Amino acid sequence: MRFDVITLFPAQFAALTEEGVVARALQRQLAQIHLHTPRDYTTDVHRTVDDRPYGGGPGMVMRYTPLRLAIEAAQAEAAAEGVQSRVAYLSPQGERLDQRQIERISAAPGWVLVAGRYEGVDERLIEDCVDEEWSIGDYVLSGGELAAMVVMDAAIRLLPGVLGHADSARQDSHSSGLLDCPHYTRPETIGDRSVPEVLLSGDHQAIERWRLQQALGRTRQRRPDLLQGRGISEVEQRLLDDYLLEAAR
Ligand SMILES: NC(=O)c1ccc(NCc2ccccc2N2CCOCC2)nc1
Repeated sequence: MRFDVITLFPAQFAALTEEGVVARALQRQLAQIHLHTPRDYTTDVHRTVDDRPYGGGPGMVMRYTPLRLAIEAAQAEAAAEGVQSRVAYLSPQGERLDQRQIERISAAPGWVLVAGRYEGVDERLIEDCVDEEWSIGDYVLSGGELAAMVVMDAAIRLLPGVLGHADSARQDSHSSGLLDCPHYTRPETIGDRSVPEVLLSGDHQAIERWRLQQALGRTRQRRPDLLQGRGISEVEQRLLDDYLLEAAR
């Protein structure tokens, strides 16, 4: 899969491209990230990418033409590799993303991500060039770059071969529609707390059962809304009832 990012701050993306799971995926060519700055698509001597807002008010707005030219150049590069990339704009006004949306994004061949700065972009750019508008959450960032990196990290890690362990459908948080279970590692005892016995038992069926029970219980207690959307089987309901009885003790 291929990401092309339109950004005024390409150096920020070192956070993804220099180290970690995504950097290794890029090195292994399991994904690609290409960066394009609108500044390269200006024609004036000052390389102007922003201007004052019509109607007055604080701040600046990103100009239409450099963004459009950068988007079209990115799409042409992707098309030259046979990838038809749709355009997404990261903004507080966008559709809220969740793991389902990330799975859909990850399944596409490529995306052009537009990272806004200043007060945002000229609305006509959104009308003419943007296919989807996404938000990573109901809060305001100083630029779209971090939001773009969040989306790329979440999507790239789902690609086959990226995450080490074999079971790519690993029950990590939100992929099973549940919150994650607790995790433990050495030392076995820290102060007066030891690791739950079942995890030391070697009984893999009991361990798997315990982990599901913990995931169900924690989801019920912290994010009951997730259980609404997911539904729950009879076996799971029994596990959950036991968990809640224990928690109430
Ligand atoms: N929730 C998100 O996904 C998210 C995404 C981007 C973002 N900021 C970049 C931005 C992009 C578009 C429009 C305005 C802005 N902003 C520019 C700076 O001023 C505030 C408005 N913030 C939060």
